Amino acid sequence: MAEQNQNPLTPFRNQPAPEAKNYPGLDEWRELSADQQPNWADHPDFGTVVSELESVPPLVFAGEVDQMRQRLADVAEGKAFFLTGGDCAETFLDATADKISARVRTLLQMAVVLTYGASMPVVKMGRMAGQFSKPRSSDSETRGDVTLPSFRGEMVNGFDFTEESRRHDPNRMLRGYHTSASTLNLIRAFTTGGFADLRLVHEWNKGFVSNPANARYESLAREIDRAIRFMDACGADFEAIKGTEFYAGHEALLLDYERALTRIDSRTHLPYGTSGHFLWVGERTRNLEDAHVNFLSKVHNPVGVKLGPTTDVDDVLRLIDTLDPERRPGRLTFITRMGASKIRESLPPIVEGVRDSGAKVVWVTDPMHGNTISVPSGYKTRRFNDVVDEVRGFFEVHEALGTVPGGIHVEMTGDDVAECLGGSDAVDETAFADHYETLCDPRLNHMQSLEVAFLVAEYLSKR
Ligand SMILES: O=C[C@H](O)[C@H](O)COP(=O)(O)O
Ligand SMILES: C=C(OP(=O)(O)O)C(=O)O
Repeated sequence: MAEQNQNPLTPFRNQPAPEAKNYPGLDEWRELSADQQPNWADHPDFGTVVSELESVPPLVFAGEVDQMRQRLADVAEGKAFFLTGGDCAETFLDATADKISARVRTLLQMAVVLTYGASMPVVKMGRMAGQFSKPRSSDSETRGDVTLPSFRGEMVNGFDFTEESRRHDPNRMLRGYHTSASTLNLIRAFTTGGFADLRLVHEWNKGFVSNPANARYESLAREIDRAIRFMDACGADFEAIKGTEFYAGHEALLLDYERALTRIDSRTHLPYGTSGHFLWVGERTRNLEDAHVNFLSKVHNPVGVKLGPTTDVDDVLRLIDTLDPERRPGRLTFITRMGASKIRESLPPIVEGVRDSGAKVVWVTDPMHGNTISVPSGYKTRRFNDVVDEVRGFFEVHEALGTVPGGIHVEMTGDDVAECLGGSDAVDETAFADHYETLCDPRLNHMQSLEVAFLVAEYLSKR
């Protein structure tokens, strides 16, 4: 007699999973309008690239994705906090051990500050291993009398201002996949192979240029050290602090890439996006009737939607019905990016509407994207004080409404760049000439990232 499978999580264990290629509904988006997509469908290599991506191993596994959704369910209940950080636009050349390690160490430091301040677990996610495509305000860029297609992230075209570099090339998706694979490999090694052991809390601070924020971190690390030595003397088991869970997420902008990396889970026979654990749709592509929302409605990952200052509360309620019709805990995150000057007016009606509908979502603040300015020298930047003010506004609004401020999402790097103005080391415009490295939007540097973490920790500790 055939073995009966009694485990409700693996009802199809003895049956082959259907192919993602013909899975019902997964290709509906192709009939819908899709903004911000590359023009590469006629490229001679397009078909072979897509076939190759359809057959490569998944970058993440459905079981990990489910685990992350459970962690986010705790965030929605106020039992954990969600920290996301990473580059605005990752680059192939910067996927080096040193750069990845600096970013992961900075995120681990921020997480320690938050965990200590809030006395609650922190769900950690890198905007990493897939953040290679960018929506742009304009399709083209003009320099002098030359106009070329805008840079759209290295998975689409190159940053150099030449016709050849700016051409959309589907082969870049393969490089994006392999760079994501090696980045994830290193992240997994760092976070489970001993490097993230909480007993190394001082080590993560080493190698960064000394600054007021890492001095403050050092004194917190000493307190943690003392607590660990005390627990050690009491005979505690340190298994749980030897490594940490760390997830990867990115904007699911390039539908050709996301669709090709969709796989059917052998346990449940349900589709999962396997390019990252968490996928989000951006402010420019979150139209309910369009392709991106349709695609995300079909995969079983935890998903996010960015919400800007012009967001309509009815649209938000319809997004909930479309993306989370079963109201699965941890499935849906709203990442609000209102701008410091608008958050106190624009956010309350949205949060109130969702609260009153009875839906439970994760609320995250992105204090970066509503606060971008250009300075006369031409650089795009953000004022650190605006970033901080948006974070404050986010906590104030949730406190007033009795809802849960669940997380923070920042563009940051572990490097000592000068891209955002201010902070206690007072970055000013004169530093941009030598230390401005981002290919798209400005990021918090190591010190500014830690300062934001200390600020959030103060709010969390008051809750
Ligand atoms: O990161 C977000 C967007 O891609 C970015 O803000 C767009 O910038 P742009 O207005 O210069 O196109
Ligand atoms: C484009 C982004 O954000 P938004 O959709 O909020 O503009 C981003 O986070 O890279």
